[in-house]
Amino acid sequence: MFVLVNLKAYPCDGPAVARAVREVSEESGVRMAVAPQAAQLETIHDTGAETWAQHVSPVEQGSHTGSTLAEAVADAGAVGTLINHSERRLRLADIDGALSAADRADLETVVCANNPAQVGAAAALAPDAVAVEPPELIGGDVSVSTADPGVVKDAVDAATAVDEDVSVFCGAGVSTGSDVAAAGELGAEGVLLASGVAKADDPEAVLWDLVSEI
Ligand SMILES: O=C[C@H](O)COP(=O)(O)O
Repeated sequence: MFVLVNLKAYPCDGPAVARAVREVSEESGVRMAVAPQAAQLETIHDTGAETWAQHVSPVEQGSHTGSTLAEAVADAGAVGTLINHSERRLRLADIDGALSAADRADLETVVCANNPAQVGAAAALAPDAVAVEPPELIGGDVSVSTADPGVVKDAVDAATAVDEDVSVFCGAGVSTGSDVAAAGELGAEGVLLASGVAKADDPEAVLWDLVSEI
């Protein structure tokens, strides 16, 4: 199970969360990573936590002002990137372009999708993983693995039907160890979460709970 913590643009102490992620990951043996704001990638990488980008642009080096260049993200220490997050949607051709950019920079990729049909389409582009996240559950208190277990199972079936090598993650409302365990029982190989950690009074306690039933 891979626990990927997206800090989005929350006003949290990113380096403190990253240090806790590194510690919990090292002591539990569970793979965990942090996806901070692009401007904080190097700072987060310096904590020793596995660091991911929230987005890369579908561009090559050149005249692309305001872009998030995959090579720059990798130089800052990221080893992977989200693509097409629900809050950073891309057109199909741009998802494909962002995957090519990530591939050039040797970044692992997780393409986000709203539902199983989108998961199947995303899997056809051969990312490392696809994350299913029903938008209406994002930022809520109820985990996707509890509120809508069928969507996770259907996402696993949809991805497997297209490409068995594409892992399926799930996200939205995940904040406890039992949420993570339920996701695993449904076939997910990772969870993508944000508010449960970034808005917590004690992020480290939440991180320990997240890995408690793996
Ligand atoms: O990237 C994370 C997902 O959008 C889930 O966010 P959430 O854990 O706040 O529901």
